[in-house]
Amino acid sequence: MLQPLIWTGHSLRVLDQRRLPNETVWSEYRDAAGVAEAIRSMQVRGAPAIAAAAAYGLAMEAQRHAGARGDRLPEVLEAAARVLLASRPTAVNLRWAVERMQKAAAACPDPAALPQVLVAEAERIAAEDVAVNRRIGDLGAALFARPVQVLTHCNTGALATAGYGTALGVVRRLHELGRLRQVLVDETRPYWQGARLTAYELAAEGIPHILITDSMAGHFMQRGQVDAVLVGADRIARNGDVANKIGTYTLAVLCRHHGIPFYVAAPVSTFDLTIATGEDIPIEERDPAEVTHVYGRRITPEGTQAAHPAFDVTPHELVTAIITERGVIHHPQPESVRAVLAAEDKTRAEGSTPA
Ligand SMILES: CSC[C@@H](O)[C@@H](O)C(=O)COP(=O)(O)O
Repeated sequence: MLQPLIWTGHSLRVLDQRRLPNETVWSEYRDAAGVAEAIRSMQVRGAPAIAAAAAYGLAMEAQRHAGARGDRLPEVLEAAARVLLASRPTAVNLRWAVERMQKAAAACPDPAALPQVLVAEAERIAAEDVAVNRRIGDLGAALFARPVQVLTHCNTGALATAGYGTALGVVRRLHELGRLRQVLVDETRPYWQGARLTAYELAAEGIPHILITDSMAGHFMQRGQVDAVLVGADRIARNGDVANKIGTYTLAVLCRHHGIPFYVAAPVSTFDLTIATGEDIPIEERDPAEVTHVYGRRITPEGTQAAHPAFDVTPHELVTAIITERGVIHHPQPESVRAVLAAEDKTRAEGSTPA
């Protein structure tokens, strides 16, 4: 299975996803500022992968300042957390991981033990993510009784997580169970996560797939060639509104028109219980040059202005179900979201071990 991150014990190796699929290039980082830059520049992307990277970023800060006076460390970690949190605004998993690391730091009574404690916590965050994704894969695959053709958007696979994937984890599991006919892969303009990354992962796993442009989705739905849409999420509000890669909302509307189930696969760490609805989710605005240029080459007339919101919000009314590691939230709304999030975490209870 592909891996976006490798922890060496004192540095973080990041697979540069901007170069895939044509080149396999690893960058190595030894501090939080470097990791923040890797996140900002999208060498590493995908909500859970960003979270794991940020956790290692904080662990490295503790290692780097291991000799510093004990009372200086909280200040150093606070500054590093701020830099990491500013790297990308929409994926709430980033904040979740930073807060979890801060909690681990605060609970550590001995400053000398802090580097070790934070490295262990970062490793736990990464390992748990793989276990969580496997559980989401099992629960998601159980929703399908017969072989299906599904459509997916962006990249939600091993590359977007610490391993295995969320929506693509469900796809992977369906394939293992012999319940997958084919995946229609949206190319996912303008950053091409589908064309470059999802197609790459599926090819590596021998999972049957066909690439389509984002604008073809409605056509294939109309022809009865899409049994379900499976996507991931970057932030989910208390009422079940889902922020995900730009183009997701369009798919949900198309699904409603065609009576096709629209599933979101996401870990509990993607829920932001501090916000009531999707209206409050910050939407990242990226450089318009990512729209006007492809591989650094302009495809528009000079001076053409472009918009680039990187995410959109799908209202919960359009979501058939959200698949989490704690259970499936059918027809999400505030009560059902609360109930599933309050459920026991079986990934931990069953002692699942990461692969
Ligand atoms: C398991 S990944 C879920 C989401 O993070 C994914 O669907 C997505 O929108 C990624 O966006 P990206 O801009 O590539 O980081």
